[in-house]
Amino acid sequence: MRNITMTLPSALPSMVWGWRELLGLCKIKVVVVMLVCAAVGMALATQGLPPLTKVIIGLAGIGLASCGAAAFNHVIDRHLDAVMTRTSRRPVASKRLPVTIALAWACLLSVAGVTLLAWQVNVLAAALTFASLIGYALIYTAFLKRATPQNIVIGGVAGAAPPLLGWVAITGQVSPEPLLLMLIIFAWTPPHFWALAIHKCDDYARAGIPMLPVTHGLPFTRLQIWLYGWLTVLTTLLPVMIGMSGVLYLVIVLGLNARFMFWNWRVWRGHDATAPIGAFWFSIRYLLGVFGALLLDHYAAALAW
Ligand code: HEM
Ligand SMILES: CC(C)=CCC/C(C)=C/CC/C(C)=C/COP(=O)(O)OP(=O)(O)O
Repeated sequence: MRNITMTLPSALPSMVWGWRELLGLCKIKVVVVMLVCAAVGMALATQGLPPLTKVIIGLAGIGLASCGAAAFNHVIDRHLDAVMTRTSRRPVASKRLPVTIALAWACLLSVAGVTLLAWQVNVLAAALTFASLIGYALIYTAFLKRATPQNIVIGGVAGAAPPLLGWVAITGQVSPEPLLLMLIIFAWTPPHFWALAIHKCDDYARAGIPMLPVTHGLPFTRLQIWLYGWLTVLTTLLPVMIGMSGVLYLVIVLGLNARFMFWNWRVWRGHDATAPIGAFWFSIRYLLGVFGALLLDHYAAALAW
């Protein structure tokens, strides 16, 4: 007993430190935004409020699996991450955390997430979440990222899945509406990522990763951001066109789209070296804004009834 009271306080800092390293593998901020998109998918799947237990367990399952996918990415990319300034301080890349522990953590999170969904939500939601996990952790990270500048376009399918996963968690089936929400994130991914890739182009070149600005140059990448930006704007209008969202959503997204395209235009013009990183950070607020507007419009319409 005396031993425990003496050793526990001294062991506490290293236990907290260990948890911080494990949480550092989870890309928590990215996963939180993904969960917001999944929650909007859940809300839009029903007229009223979706069942709270399904929402909580569904988000827990999708969140755990996404964190697991992110942890696999840290393990598989550790050598590339070590070369890039943005990522060199990551737990596995900097060798603060052993690969075996990170791998065990990635497996634990992934199995827990997918099992929870299969057991408490439904098998289709679990299967689609598992497919997204494989899509990001294996297909994107291990193959596409090293193979082609279209890596993030193809890999973007996995990142875009959360609204579909949320919808399926509630309804148990795939429908056109969540596929359309997925399309918004799919079109948004290139402007989101290539803006950062321009800002960190030297990093990617040093690591030998064939990101678009490295393989095709900055002017071509800036043009692609501008074009995919317009594609994103078009996809955000689709919910109104099919009658899923109304005027409130339209007004909000028109404002968001104007600002989004202003940033993309600044990137496309190429006169301002700070435009790409500004556009990257705005892209995140933009996506949250679009999904927030979908939610607001959905419940405003329900209240009006
Ligand atoms: C294949 C698709 C995607 C690629 C290649 C990509 C790439 C990136 C990269 C490289 C970063 C910087 C991360 C860092 O410095 O730690 C980042 C940040 C971020 N991404 Fe993405 N992303 C993708 C999809 C998504 C999706 C689908 C979402 C949300 C729905 C998202 C939300 C975010 C957020 C919130 C951040 C900021 C994280 C922070 O503040 O640390 N991304 N993304
Ligand atoms: C189940 C499910 C929905 C899975 C998706 C999981 C997930 C966390 C996707 C994140 C997308 C992302 C941040 C990609 C960047 O990877 P990168 O390797 O290009 O970026 P990095 O250099 O910052 O690691």
